[in-house]
Amino acid sequence: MFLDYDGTLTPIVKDPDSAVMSEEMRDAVRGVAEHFPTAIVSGRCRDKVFNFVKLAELYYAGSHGMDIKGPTAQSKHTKAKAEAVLCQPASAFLPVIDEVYRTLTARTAPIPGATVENNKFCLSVHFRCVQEEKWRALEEQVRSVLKEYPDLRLTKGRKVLEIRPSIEWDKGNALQFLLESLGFADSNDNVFPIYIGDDRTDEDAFKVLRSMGQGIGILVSKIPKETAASYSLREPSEVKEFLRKLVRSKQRD
Ligand SMILES: O=P(O)(O)OC[C@H]1O[C@H](O[C@H]2O[C@H](CO)[C@@H](O)[C@H](O)[C@H]2O)[C@H](O)[C@@H](O)[C@@H]1O
Repeated sequence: MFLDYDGTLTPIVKDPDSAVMSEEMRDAVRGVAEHFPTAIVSGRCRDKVFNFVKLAELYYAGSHGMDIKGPTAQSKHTKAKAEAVLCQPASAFLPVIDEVYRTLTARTAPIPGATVENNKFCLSVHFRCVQEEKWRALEEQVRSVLKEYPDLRLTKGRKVLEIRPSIEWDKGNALQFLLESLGFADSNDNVFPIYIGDDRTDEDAFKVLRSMGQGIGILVSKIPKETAASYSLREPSEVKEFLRKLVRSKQRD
């Protein structure tokens, strides 16, 4: 089971630091992880998303999948305690990401409501609290900074500009990496990966599942959208219900 965090396990809120996961959702994720290997795949840095989820038996892929770590507590899905970092394909970018974080923080400071979040291997420039008339000016500021950094690219999420290394690595690669690390890449008959996410960056993972012809992507959205996912749920509360139902069906097996 692969789960995105913001907009999937928690409702979208104005302040990124307040996107706390409910105890009921934590129970639902814990329940799923008892039956299936489970990973959180987030744009946030890994430590931050772990501090929200607080379940040591899960895999965590932070920074849009560029920082992957195995469970710190033994679960029945891991043979040994796997505390080591498994994959950090963008580690060479750490100094440049820090430098751009400082520059963007200074350059966006005059725009009320704009904030820059350091997600270790990538950055998020938030404009949810910026007046709509200023969105363009903010994006121009960000693009003018990035002109000096051709090795970084800009993508867009939910009222957020995401800056990340121009390497060929996204949530889809993270999904493939985890399936391979868990020894599930070649077991077509018994493995059914499910990826649940709400944002454009999750589309990379939905596409991977489609190209594998295995498993399903589930888009979390209240409105119909063009997507590579096969199914949809409207909001995090429906995700929670889906996870609970999955556990109940497994218990009946
Ligand atoms: O991959 P995700 O786990 O979905 O992370 C994507 C971004 O999510 C967060 O921003 C979004 O949620 C915030 C809290 O609800 C909201 O204020 C913001 O407008 C959304 O874009 C997170 O803060 C970003 O760093 C993540 O990249």
